[in-house]
Amino acid sequence: MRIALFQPDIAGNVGTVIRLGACTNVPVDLIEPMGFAYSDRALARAGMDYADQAQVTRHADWDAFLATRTGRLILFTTHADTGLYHFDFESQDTLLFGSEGSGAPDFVHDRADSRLRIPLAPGMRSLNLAVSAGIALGEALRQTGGWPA
Ligand SMILES: C[S@@+](CC[C@H](N)C(=O)[O-])C[C@H]1O[C@@H](n2cnc3c(N)ncnc32)[C@H](O)[C@@H]1O
Repeated sequence: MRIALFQPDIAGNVGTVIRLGACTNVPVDLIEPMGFAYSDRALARAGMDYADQAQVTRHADWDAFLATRTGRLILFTTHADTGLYHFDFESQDTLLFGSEGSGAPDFVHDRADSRLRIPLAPGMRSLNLAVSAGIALGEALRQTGGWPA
């Protein structure tokens, strides 16, 4: 299992996801450009000292990310028909998330092997990026037996 963030805008969200990856032993891919400098204090604050134990790979762009990939690419998007709880995850899957402001563009939707949505209460538009990553990863690890012992 891996987590990938497509062009994230907010350092605090990325730091939170890096901490999530460190705590669950799941590598994190960051697809640039990002909306902040990697040295941003908010990134360090949210990632805390967990960043040292995280497996983070920065990719210069979408094509550079694709060149390194193995396994299925599972995009989390509000523009999906299949719900998170109606999908069978595999341990080699990469869980991909769009940016805070604009989500994922059409070419990312088109390239994904599957597109999933996390069910929300009526009238609600979307979750915070890091919250959605936590919910999705929790279900994917539960299904695949990937949680740390
Ligand atoms: C704040 S949301 C982006 C909102 C953006 N305006 C849009 O319409 O996609 C940031 C990312 O979190 C993930 N996300 C948030 N809520 C989600 C949901 N209910 N289902 C699936 N993914 C979600 C998606 O990857 C999304 O690109």
